[in-house]
Amino acid sequence: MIAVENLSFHYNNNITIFESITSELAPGHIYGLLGLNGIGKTTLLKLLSGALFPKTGVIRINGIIPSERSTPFLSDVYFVTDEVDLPDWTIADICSIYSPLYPKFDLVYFESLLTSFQVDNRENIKDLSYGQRKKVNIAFALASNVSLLLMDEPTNGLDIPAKTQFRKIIAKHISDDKIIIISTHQIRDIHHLIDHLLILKKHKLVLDKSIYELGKVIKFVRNSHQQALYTENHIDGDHHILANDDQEDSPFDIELFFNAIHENPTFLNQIKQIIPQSHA
Ligand SMILES: Nc1ncnc2c1ncn2[C@@H]1O[C@H](COP(=O)(O)OP(=O)(O)OP(=O)(O)O)[C@@H](O)[C@H]1O
Repeated sequence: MIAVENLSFHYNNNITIFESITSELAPGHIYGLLGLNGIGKTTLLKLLSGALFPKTGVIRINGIIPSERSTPFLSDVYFVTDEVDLPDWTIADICSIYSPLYPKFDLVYFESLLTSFQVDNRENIKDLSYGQRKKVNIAFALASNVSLLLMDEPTNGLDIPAKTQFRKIIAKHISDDKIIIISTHQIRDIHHLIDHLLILKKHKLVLDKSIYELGKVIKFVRNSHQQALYTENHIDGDHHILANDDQEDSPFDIELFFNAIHENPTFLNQIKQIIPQSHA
């Protein structure tokens, strides 16, 4: 369980990044962390990983404060950053040196993930492309079997088959004892994986809701004449978000939903009214 209470943060230049963010994240879920460029997604992942310290407020992960950087915490969290900064060793050497830091590391799983990504563990990191290094880092992160997996733009640089593999692997990887948080702009790469949305806007967590809860109150339809909460014109017709008065199932369009929050200033308030108990 992650508990974030009244988290505020700024870098040394004193420009506010977060203002009093509060949330609870439960195991067994894949969280999609979304927001415009520069809003603070990487910063939030760094705060959760213990690499940055809150200015005010507190973060607790399974009762432990990340910024104290205790061994039990650091051995149970892995942050896949967008830049892959691995030493120029063979993959096998990296694995033998770093895997002891993670008590639940599974070597057989690591090797099977490398095989799925078509990377040979005899390769030296310096001979790999950005995308191949990213695959090594993702495979290592998953094989570490940590309770908290933080991923910043994980599909950046992956080729098309690797993106498909990534989706399959993450869907199998999530379990009741793990939390996965994925920050991305490439929402179409992972939208079927995400079951809970965290959306940052103007220093706040403006939306913190499961896709299931949202799907109960809104639906996504094409070319409707009903009153829409939000509409976009596309080459294949109008894409609408409507109130889901008849409890109809529709595939949740995260991209349209995200655009609605940014383009329509009243959209979030309307959602709040439909979900009265919402933190949205
Ligand atoms: N070390 C730093 N010192 C000062 N400001 C920083 C530092 N790192 C990031 N920032 C600023 O903090 C803000 C949030 O940055 P962050 O990288 O967390 O955003 P992001 O949402 O991940 O962006 P993007 O989607 O572009 O990757 C930005 O305005 C950025 O310029």
